[in-house]
Amino acid sequence: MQFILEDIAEAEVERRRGVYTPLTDTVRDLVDAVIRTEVGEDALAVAQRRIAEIVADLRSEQMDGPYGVRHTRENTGMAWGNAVIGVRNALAPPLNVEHVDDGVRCEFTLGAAYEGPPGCVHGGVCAMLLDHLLGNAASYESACYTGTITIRYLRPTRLGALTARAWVTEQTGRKRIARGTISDAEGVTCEAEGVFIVPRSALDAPPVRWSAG
Ligand SMILES: CCCCCCCCCCCCCCCC(=O)SCCNC(=O)CCNC(=O)[C@H](O)C(C)(C)COP(=O)(O)OP(=O)(O)OC[C@H]1O[C@@H](n2cnc3c(N)ncnc32)[C@H](O)[C@@H]1OP(=O)(O)O
Repeated sequence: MQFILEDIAEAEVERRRGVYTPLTDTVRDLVDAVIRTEVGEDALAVAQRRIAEIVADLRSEQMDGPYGVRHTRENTGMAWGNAVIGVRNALAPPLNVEHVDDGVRCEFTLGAAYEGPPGCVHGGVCAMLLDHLLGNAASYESACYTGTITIRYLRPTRLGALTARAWVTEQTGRKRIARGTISDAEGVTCEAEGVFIVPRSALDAPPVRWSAG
């Protein structure tokens, strides 16, 4: 399990981000369109064939495994396959994590692809987003791994515009305790507390800025 040095300039990171972001956004839109389409079965069959052709084009040149977790020499994080923030991952909402005085926060919108209970966000999705955000708040020196996380669902989280935040409450050695919440317009819907640990192997690693995907 290793982080990968992508030896490119910051301008090249931004150029590539500009190339992949619209592609990923369109695939995200495709996922939503497939869930909600009401076109006839003939149109569905045509769509399936056209999408399969695009998949074959993209598969004509592929990397061997997953994208991996990369960083530049300037320590800009490129977790572009990440399930929560990945620039190249249409399954990621994505969260654009912002660093604030007491931790991290983000505003995001969850649509039909994240449904669990009718009209509401799947509990596992809330847990995934909170896990990432608490981990991000705890990763102010080196990337932390989740040891234990507990989620308390206070009331259903409706699909739509949401805000989440996370902050560290305690640090002892390599261990950090972080807390966080997801809120809608009426207030907090679920809250989390977790233990995040800097693995021994990461102690000498330089700090990486992970907020940008
Ligand atoms: C990282 C990916 C980057 C991705 C790029 C995007 C980056 C964006 C920012 C980052 C955001 C990340 C957010 C998502 C993070 C994941 O999703 S990580 C994936 C899920 N987690 C895992 O796979 C972790 C698997 N477990 C492990 O690798 C190891 O067990 C751990 C957690 C590193 C701990 O191993 P260790 O360093 O050998 O721990 P050890 O020395 O035994 O114990 C150290 C301390 O931690 C405590 N501890 C150990 N294990 C646990 C536990 N499970 N629960 C509670 N406490 C524990 C011990 O009791 C001890 O406490 P003290 O005695 O010092 O008080």
